[in-house]
Parts: sequence; structure tokens; C-alpha cells
Amino acid sequence: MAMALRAASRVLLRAGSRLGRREAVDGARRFANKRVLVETEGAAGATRIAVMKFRNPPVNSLSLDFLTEFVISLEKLENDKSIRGVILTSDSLKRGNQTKVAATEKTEEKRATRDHGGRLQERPGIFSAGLDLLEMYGRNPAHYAEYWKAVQELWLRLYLSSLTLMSAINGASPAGGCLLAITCDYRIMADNPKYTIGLNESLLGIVAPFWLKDNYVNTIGHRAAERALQLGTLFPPAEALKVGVVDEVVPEDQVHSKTLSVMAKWLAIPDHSRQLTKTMMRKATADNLIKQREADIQNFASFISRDSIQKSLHMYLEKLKHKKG
Ligand SMILES: CCCCCCCCCCCC/C=C/CC(=O)SCCNC(=O)CCNC(=O)[C@H](O)C(C)(C)COP(=O)(O)OP(=O)(O)OC[C@H]1O[C@@H](n2cnc3c(N)ncnc32)[C@H](O)[C@@H]1OP(=O)(O)O
Repeated sequence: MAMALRAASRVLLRAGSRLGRREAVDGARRFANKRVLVETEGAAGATRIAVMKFRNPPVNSLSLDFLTEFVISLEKLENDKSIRGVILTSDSLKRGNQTKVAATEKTEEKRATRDHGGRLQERPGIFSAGLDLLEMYGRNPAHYAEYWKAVQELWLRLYLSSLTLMSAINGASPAGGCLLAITCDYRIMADNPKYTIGLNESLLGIVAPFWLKDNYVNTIGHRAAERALQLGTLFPPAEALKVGVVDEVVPEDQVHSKTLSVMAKWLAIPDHSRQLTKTMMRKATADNLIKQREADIQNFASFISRDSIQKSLHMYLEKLKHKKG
């Protein structure tokens, strides 16, 4: 397993440097590639935590490039012995063909956008819109296989990470967005009813993979997962808290500070005992995928290539495109 992960990571690292994606390195305190910004907090020499900010406009979808850059960044953090905790969150996004409100405007208007008539529109934030639908639609089986391998890799890396992982969910988090969150050890969500979280695959005419289903069952229990998966339920914050998809809901402007304070409590636990406990709880679920990774890739590639599935994805994409009109 460790060897397989190391080999896959070497491939990703080579791909990353070939593409020259690293844009800026500022000592050990901040590094970035195009789609993931990593900032570290804490004094040099002391335990530090890192904040991984997604910035893949328009909706932080998990494109192949994003997945590659994400795994490279996570690997760098895993290899940095001073880092013990990582927070996953979304950087602010500019969306669609709307223009960003000028920075000089009132603070409460900064996160809004203007429509074509120049009216201010409050747009919900986005943690991540999940897997990139354009990676799963209209491509060839070899592409689907490559994409799915990268999705598996991301999930395995996060689910088995020895770091303490927390998600600060500052926006909508459907499907693959929820995947990112539920691999974490703790989830804090902004109290904004416009934000929803859950595995909505069934609404798209597709099916969550068994390992994501297992992760969901481990998080919210079998009966709740069975119902939520069939209905494709996207929970607003209060319901997400009730069912256990998230651990805490806090006012939007407190998500970051609250996550930092919860992280401090987790980091007070000795690493070796916490890590062994985490492995004990998660290994069987991860092993289930590891022992059949190749078969899972083939299943995905043939499932997603089906005419009926491509048709469902086409209809869903059209629905997204026309919902504004
Ligand atoms: C029986 C045998 C079984 C064998 C099983 C084998 C295994 C099979 C496994 C298959 C599993 C596949 C798993 C998939 C998991 C996923 O993650 S699927 C993706 C699910 N995501 C969504 O449903 C989210 C869709 N998006 C939204 O709901 C909204 O966009 C939003 C709430 C995130 C944001 O809304 P808003 O701010 O209003 O922006 P929009 O105008 O909607 O979007 C802007 C722009 O982005 C495009 N877009 C949105 N989401 C995605 C996405 N996920 N991927 C790619 N692109 C996306 C959207 O179309 C708009 O594009 P245009 O500006 O119109 O061009």
C-alpha cells in the first residue's frame, strides 16, 4: 500500500514539475500552485498548521489538474515534520460572466457580484462543486480511467492521512465536495442556509462508489446513509449537523477561528496514539478499495461510458447551464 502510494505520488510529482505549475514559494510559510494555495500558521520551529485553500474557479470542481495539484500539496505537508494539522477550505471565487464588485465598495458587498443589469446579487459561496462533470462527460474510456485513478488517490490520501485534517466548509459542498469534507477528522460548517452538503449522485443519474458510500456510512450511520444516498439529499447546515455530516455549525465569520481553536485541542493529543487510533478506525474501509483499485477503475470507466449515463450527465449539465435563464 505504502509503496503503491509512493509510486503514484512520484508520477504526480513528475507531472506537476513537467507542467511547471508551481507559481510561488515564500519560505516555508506559503506555497501555491495554480489551483491550491497553502498557508502555514504558527512560529518557525514550533508545531504549525496549514490551511489548504481551493481556488479552482468557477466552482472549485475537482478537475484532473486540481486533483494532481491537491495531492502534490498534501504530500509536501505530509513530508514537513513541523506540520501536524491541515485545514481544508475554499478561497473566495469569482463566478460566471458576472463582474466582481469593486473592492472600494462596502465590505458586505464585496462577496456579491453584479448581474448584467448592474444589480447586486448575493451569490452563495462554494466549498467545492464536487467531481468535474466535464471530466466524466464526452471523453474516452482511457480518460475516464485516468480521472478515476486520480479521484481514488485523493480519497485514499485524505482518508488515511496521518495529519489531523479539518474542513472549514464555507460554501456549497455537494458530492465530491462532501467527499473532501467527510474524509476529514472534523468538519465545521458556516451557518448559511444557502449552503448545502451531501452526496447527491442519485439526482444526476449516477451512483456513489462503494468506498465513498462506506465513508458516508462510517460518518452518519447505515440507515441515515441509506436514505440520504437514495434521495441524493443535500442538507442545509442545521440538518447536516443533526444527521452528523458535520460536527459543528458556526456563524460564517467564525468558521476559520473556530476551526483553529478545535485544531488546537486535537493537537494536544499525542500524535502517535491519535494516528494509531485513526488507522485502527479507517484501515478496513480503505483496504476495501486498495485491494480492488483496478477493478473499481474499470467499473467506473464502463459505467460512465454507458449511453444512458452520458445522457443523464448531459441533461444535468444543461440544467445547470439554463438554471439562470
Ligand atoms: C450499477 C453498477 C454501479 C457501478 C458503479 C461504478 C462507479 C460509478 C461511480 C460514478 C460516481 C461519480 C461520482 C460523482 C461525484 C460528483 O462529485 S458528481 C458532481 C456533483 N456536483 C454537483 O451536482 C454540483 C453541481 N453544481 C451546482 O449545484 C452549482 O453549480 C453550485 C451550487 C456548486 C454553484 O452554483 P452557482 O454559484 O449558481 O454556479 P453555477 O452557475 O451553477 O455554475 C457555474 C458554472 O460551473 C459549472 N459547474 C457547476 N458544477 C460543476 C461541476 N461539478 N463540474 C463541472 N462544472 C460545473 C456550471 O455548469 C456553470 O457553467 P457555465 O458558467 O454555465 O458554463
